[in-house]
Amino acid sequence: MSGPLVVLVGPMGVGKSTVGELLAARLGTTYRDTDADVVTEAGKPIAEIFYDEGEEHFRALERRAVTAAVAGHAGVLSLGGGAVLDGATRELLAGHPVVYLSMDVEEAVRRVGLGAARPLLAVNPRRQWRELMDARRHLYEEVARTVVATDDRTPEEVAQAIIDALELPEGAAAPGVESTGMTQQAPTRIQVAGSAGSDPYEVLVGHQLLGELPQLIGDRAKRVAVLHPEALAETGEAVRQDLADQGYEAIAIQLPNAEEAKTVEVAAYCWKALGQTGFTRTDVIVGIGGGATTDVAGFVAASWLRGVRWIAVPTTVLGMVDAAVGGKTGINTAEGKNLVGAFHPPAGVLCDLAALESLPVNDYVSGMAEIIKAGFIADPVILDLIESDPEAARTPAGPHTAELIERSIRVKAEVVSSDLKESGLREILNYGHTLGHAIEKNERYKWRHGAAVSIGMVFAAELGRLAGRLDDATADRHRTILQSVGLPLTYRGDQWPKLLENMKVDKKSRGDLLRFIVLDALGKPTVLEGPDPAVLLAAYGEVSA
Ligand SMILES: NC(=O)c1ccc[n+]([C@@H]2O[C@H](COP(=O)([O-])OP(=O)(O)OC[C@H]3O[C@@H](n4cnc5c(N)ncnc54)[C@H](O)[C@@H]3O)[C@@H](O)[C@H]2O)c1
Ligand SMILES: O=C(O)C(=O)C[C@@H](O)[C@H](O)[C@H](O)COP(=O)(O)O
Repeated sequence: MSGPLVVLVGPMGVGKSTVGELLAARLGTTYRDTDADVVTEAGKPIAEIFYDEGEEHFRALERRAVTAAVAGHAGVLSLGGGAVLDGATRELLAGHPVVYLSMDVEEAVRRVGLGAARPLLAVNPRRQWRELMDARRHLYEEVARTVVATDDRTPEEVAQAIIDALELPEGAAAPGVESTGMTQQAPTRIQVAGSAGSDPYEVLVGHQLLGELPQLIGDRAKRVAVLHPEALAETGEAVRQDLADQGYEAIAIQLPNAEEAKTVEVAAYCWKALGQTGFTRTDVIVGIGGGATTDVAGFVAASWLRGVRWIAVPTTVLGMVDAAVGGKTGINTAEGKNLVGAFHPPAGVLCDLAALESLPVNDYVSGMAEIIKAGFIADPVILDLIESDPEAARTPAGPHTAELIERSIRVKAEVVSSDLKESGLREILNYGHTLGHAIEKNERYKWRHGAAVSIGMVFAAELGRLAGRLDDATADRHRTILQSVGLPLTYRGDQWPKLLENMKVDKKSRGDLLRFIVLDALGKPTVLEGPDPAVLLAAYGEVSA
């Protein structure tokens, strides 16, 4: 029977592309991947096909790609992890030399890491892996002529095992085809300059970034503490295990989810764990989670031994575009938001976009508030991109997700690069936060940060308008765009006295002087000092429910 020399099937992350390319080079032939064929035909990434047209449509495209490839490709072929779910696709493989590349769950968790393009594995990888394999193992076995285990084997060893199992003839390596290691797109690297005596660092945005951790941790560290929220317990443990496997004395410290982590009690719990582990100044903290987690991780790093290195691995939109970048770390007190903290920049920030796939939609949307903030204060293209399809902007599968995140990070990176300690320019990042933080305190930190900031931005826009600075169209645009992604615009009218009181401890206040960031125009933020109380009240009237 003519057709491919070898067809590789197996679960995501097993290394089909790496092994497939290597094998093709060893056999002197070419490599083809039906996932890539589907993406080319559809003109968009697989995640988007799933989102826009659904799995059934994707499987139909995949079936067509497999039909064409088994008929027209004579080299090494690999299929997507779920291809065998389709009965007709399985039938197409009959009679062909199909190899099932298998791996056990521990290997899968190690390789999959945070779940690069494997969103479901991000939160509870072991359980979800077992469930996935229970549903698929017998299908891989059904189509396969042979099974090759990949556990504890290098890609070269796996390729050799396939050659041996199928008794394949080795040929001259095809020109230009060589082993490339895991196929992956290079991440975007955004530089944050050192300022106020701090070191420069990079924010990486992309997929499969956890491999960068050891390099960032460096050779001098003996111990690493991985701080993660309860929601990412399995991920935290997988990362800890991975670092332990690489020779670090690695501990995981689980924090409560969300704002409950930002307390002095939680910080004290972390200090105790570090003390008991003998954490020294050359050891490193890794914060994996949303903004609440990285705020605490950074604060613990800033305060332990008066400062140890830390790395941020944000797993929420808000964490990526804002909290993990810029070195503001801290915790809340009963008196106000982020009242205790330090400026302590990370040694690096790894934004693995796959982590966003498991984020609940309300947390995703909360992060949109900070993206929209970046749009209003500095980069209006952000607003245009969201307005082009607000519904899509609410999900990680949206067409502009990576661009929105990267643009927002660039805004923040540029500001903090020149003013780490908020002695001037950095205050613009606080747009919408004066009232926003007051609302969060009023709600005893049970509200999502982005929801409070959304109302705070509408308030700031009204303040700008009433102060005669901002034009009507830009002020109105705040409501339209925030509402379009599902963020709130109003708060309880009877709470003004309490909110006013809360705002007095805002970090921008000077003595009795309240200070707000307002806009003179789109992309032109400025400080409004000591506005007339009647103007403040009138602006609040515009956001009162
Ligand atoms: N330091 C700064 O410059 C800065 C900037 C902006 C905001 N912040 C702070 O960030 C915090 C808000 O951050 P946030 O919006 O990321 O919220 P968060 O950290 O509270 O996370 C939201 C929820 O999602 C869970 N979670 C995180 N990643 C997940 C994932 N990938 N999948 C599933 N669940 C996941 C968390 O455990 C939590 O329950 C606030 O405390 C705010 O003050 C700090
Ligand atoms: O990085 C900054 O500076 C900001 O103001 C970003 C804000 O989005 C963020 O919420 C920050 O934590 C607020 O800082 P605070 O000093 O007002 O607590």
